[in-house]
Amino acid sequence: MFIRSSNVGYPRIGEKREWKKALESFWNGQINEQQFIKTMEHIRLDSIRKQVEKGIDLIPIGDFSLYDHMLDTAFMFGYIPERFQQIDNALEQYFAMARGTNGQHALEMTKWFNTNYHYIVPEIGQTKPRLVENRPLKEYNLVKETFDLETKPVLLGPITFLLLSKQYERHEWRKHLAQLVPVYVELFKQLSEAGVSFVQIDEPILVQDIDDDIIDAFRHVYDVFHRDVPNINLILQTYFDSVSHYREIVALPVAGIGLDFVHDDGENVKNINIHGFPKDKILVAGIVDGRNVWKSSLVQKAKLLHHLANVAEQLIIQPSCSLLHVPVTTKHEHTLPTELAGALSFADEKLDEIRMLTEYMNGNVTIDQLIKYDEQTNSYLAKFRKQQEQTNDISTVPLSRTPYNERKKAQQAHLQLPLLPTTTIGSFPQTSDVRQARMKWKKGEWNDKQYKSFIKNEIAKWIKIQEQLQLDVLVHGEFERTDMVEFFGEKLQGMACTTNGWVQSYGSRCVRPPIIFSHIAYQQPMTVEETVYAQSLTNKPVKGMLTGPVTILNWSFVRDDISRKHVLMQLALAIREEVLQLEKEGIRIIQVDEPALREGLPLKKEKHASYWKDAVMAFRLATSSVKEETQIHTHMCYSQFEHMMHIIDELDADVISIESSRSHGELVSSFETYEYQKEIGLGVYDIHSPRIPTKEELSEQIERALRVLRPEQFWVNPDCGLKTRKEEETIAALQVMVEAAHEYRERLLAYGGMKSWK
Ligand SMILES: Nc1nc2c(c(=O)[nH]1)N[C@@H](CNc1ccc(C(=O)N[C@@H](CCC(=O)N[C@@H](CCC(=O)N[C@@H](CCC(=O)O)C(=O)O)C(=O)O)C(=O)O)cc1)CN2
Ligand code: MET
Ligand SMILES: [Zn+2]
Repeated sequence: MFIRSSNVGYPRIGEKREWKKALESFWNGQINEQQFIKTMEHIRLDSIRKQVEKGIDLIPIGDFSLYDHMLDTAFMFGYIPERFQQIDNALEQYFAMARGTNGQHALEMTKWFNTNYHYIVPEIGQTKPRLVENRPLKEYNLVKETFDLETKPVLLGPITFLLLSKQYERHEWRKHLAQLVPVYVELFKQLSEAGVSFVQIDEPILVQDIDDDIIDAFRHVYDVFHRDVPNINLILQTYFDSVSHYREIVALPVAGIGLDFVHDDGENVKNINIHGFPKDKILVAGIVDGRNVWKSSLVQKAKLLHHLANVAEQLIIQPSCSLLHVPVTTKHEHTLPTELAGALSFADEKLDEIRMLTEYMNGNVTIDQLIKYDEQTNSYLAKFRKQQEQTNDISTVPLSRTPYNERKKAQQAHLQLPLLPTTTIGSFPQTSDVRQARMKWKKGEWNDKQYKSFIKNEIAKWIKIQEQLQLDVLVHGEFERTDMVEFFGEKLQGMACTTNGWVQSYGSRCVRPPIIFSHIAYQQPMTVEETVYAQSLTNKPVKGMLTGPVTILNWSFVRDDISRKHVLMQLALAIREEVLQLEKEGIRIIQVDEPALREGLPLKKEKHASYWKDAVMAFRLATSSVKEETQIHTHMCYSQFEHMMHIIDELDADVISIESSRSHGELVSSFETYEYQKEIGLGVYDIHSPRIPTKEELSEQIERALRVLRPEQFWVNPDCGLKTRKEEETIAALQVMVEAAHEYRERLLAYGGMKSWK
């Protein structure tokens, strides 16, 4: 059997984030549309060229995007919400949907499965879909002309697309699907006529717990595709876990089935062993981890491949998912310890692994070569394994606090906050001044003292601004942090940070997830100096600002040979140390952010309970050792929180702020059925859009929340941190927010006073 190599998707951002720079220059008006399109084409073709050079047989196209692939799909099929329809220029319209404009709010953004990638949630409405533009075809032709190369168009499948979209009645989803299927058929026909042979159609929804109706829809849709475009070889692609209905899925009339053999807990292989794999289909095997950065053990992978080659008649080897979730290349990492760098494999190096495994299976590479490849990684990982496996004794660390009602009184006596207190989520604008200052310091042009004094000036400036705005609980602004996770990664022992390991998070925004390589240990105070300095400038309370253990874990690359729970508890203990340091230095409100709490939830329900148990325990471990008068806050964003009120409750934070404005009333309505007792701020405006909200809108948001929450438990705050906004936008928006809160506060007081509620 001849075995081929393939890729599922390649990072969009370019080796040095050229993509991000082009987008932002275009948005800022520094380059025009033509220059922008040219630059983007260049980045795309460069990625294709690289994959050609790496010897990948099936190179994906259409995986590239100017913002996000869900948005692309919606756009391509004409799902343009009414409020954007009068925009003539297509590109302008596209970005308006993604980012909003002064008059139009953006589409919602949420997490892509259990990753830190965010997609734009299409609004289906009453739109009848049509093929506005065959993007994959255009791309296919361009690449064919440029490189004389056959490629594999990648599309999001109609079922996943619809199920992840919103603004339609769920019971009518089959009607919308029926409208969409012929549009896909038309698209496939055009591809087929142009000479396309393989098409990858992503249906990751198949790894979730789906019901019979969805399975039935799969049967129907793929029958139609098979009937109407028999010449196209469809690869039905799944990733992030095992498929839930293995037998039904491998029976679908497609050419190949793409399975994830890395994040499936062994279930996909188990199913193959029990039920076999159809002789007439290609097994498209996701072998190399597309979501983590460690070199593969090629010997182990080879064993698995031999097994799969025995079961299937045809085999393709590829990463477990799109390489969108890992950095581009290790080539530009010069500051990591050599040994660690030698154990890492980013997108480009993963493709080399794919190639090597394929060559091995085809008899062109020997097992000795694989053994040699593995030696270095193994010796490195083994060295730290012992250290990381050390356990900390947590039996004496408190996991609960004084009962809520008691500590609430102590906190109120101490803090004396007004009704509907106003606050922000932590970060203030990371302006180019701030980033340049940090760059100068990192390059050694500035010494520590210069950099520190710059940061202190920023803090002082923003304490003043917050006082002028009359916010009630202030923050220091997080100017010293590149990123809320990376910052702690730099300070904690056992974690390493890259210089160029960027991964797209949403739109043009990227993160460099730190790498947890060894035992996590607290070394010294990380946030005390800045927080205490900020507090020294004001009589209002300043919130200490930390990132929680679950979020640090989920937003880092973690070793895959040590239990995640083990690492989580090490992180929790380290954050606990910092909480106690802040408290000792007189900080009375401490926020421990957990925006990634929901994101890390496994895709399969059977794994939920144990995830929640560990996550709650870690948060409580980190936050339960404080005195009763110390107020613990937490913050969450970018996820669907509707069904997790009980978990939020169990965290036992005194105050939680949750993002809610983009999803409008959906979160609020969960309080109709769940009686939440503690304090809560439902974000009153979207911080992703440059647009300044009006007072009326904000009052409406407050009013809506107060229909289900008691006034004395409600806080007024934005959706999330303000680091991506401009200074003037931030101040203008906060001013409106505070005014709206004050007006509401007065109305409530005039109405009967707080007494009746207390
Ligand atoms: N890890 C993580 N995940 C998260 C979030 C988060 O905050 N962190 N928030 C949610 C949404 N995601 C976000 C992800 C990234 C950014 C973001 O602002 N990223 C920045 C990069 C931040 C950063 O680390 N910057 C560095 C590097 C700066 C840099 O690019 N320097 C320039 C020079 C400076 C300049 O002129 O800008 C250069 O090297 O060329 C710094 O501050 O020091 C970006 O893409 O622009 C925001 C939200 C969910 N997931
Ligand atoms: C993604 S959650 C962000 C929380 C953090 N404290 C900030 O304000 O940026
Ligand atoms: Zn947030």
